[in-house]
Amino acid sequence: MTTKSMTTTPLLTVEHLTMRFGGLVAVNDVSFSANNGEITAIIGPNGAGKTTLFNCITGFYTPTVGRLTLRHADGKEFLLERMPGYRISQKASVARTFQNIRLFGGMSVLENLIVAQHNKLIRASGFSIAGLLGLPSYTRTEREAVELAKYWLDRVRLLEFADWEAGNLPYGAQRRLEIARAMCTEPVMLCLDEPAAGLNPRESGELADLLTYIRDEHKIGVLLIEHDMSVVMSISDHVVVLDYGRKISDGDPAFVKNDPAVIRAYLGEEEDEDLPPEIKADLPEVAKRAGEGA
Ligand SMILES: Nc1ncnc2c1ncn2[C@@H]1O[C@H](COP(=O)(O)OP(=O)(O)OP(=O)(O)O)[C@@H](O)[C@H]1O
Repeated sequence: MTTKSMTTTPLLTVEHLTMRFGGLVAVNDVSFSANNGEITAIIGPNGAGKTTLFNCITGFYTPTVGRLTLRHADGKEFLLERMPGYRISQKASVARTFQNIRLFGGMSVLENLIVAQHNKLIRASGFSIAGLLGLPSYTRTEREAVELAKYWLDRVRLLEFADWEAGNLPYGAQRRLEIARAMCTEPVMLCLDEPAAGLNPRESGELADLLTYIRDEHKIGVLLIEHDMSVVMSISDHVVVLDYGRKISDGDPAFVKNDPAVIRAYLGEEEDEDLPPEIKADLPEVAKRAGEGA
């Protein structure tokens, strides 16, 4: 665990989380914490339980066992394992993106970002048609919603595409739009499931810049599942490693890269030739030695 992590109150505390699907234990007694103003990466080989963990945090699954506590800066606490998904996004202010992009493809780029702000707009309307038609609070909130959408479109370099159908954007742009849409909900924690998947190296670099901007300028917690080790190791403050559902390592990038348990998990017993090049490139000398000795 990093020194920084130990000195701040965690935004998210995961305690003894277990998720079973029948006889399969996808997440097995996992505990860790994630801080505000930090990027926490969850890494691990395919099938390690990363997405299942995300699905528990964001209310898609109710964990079999365990406690998930989210603490807002004002001290308000939310026990996420007891909340349905829509309340986790609405009340606990947790936003997420998905491995497979889930935009409203037939809506414009701008509309995608306005729809994301539906909750505050409907509140400002006083939940009435009359409100939608004329309440000053609604008009003001609507104007602010457009301003926020424009701010994030600018951040992700999509302002000039505001009127495009979202489904017609190139793949990398759709990934950026998903992050912009999540940020328009003004989350305290942003959960990103493989945001670099399918991006070229230039786009991955830009994604890394965007995530560090979100962390540094907006001071929220970012939880990141990612296979692209160049992204993970360059921007994460804290890395949690899963393998076969269990946590096998937890610390800052330098610690995790050198942890023999991580090296073994990625190399396997006899599979050093199959190690993904991006991991091979990033693991230190000790990893290569371990591979040679396997
Ligand atoms: N809804 C489900 N029902 C049954 N088994 C599931 C379900 N979801 C996930 N699993 C299983 O749980 C294990 C962990 O899967 P999960 O998708 O969480 O891994 P992952 O680390 O995200 O993998 P990847 O990196 O390939 O996305 C796998 O064995 C998977 O087949």
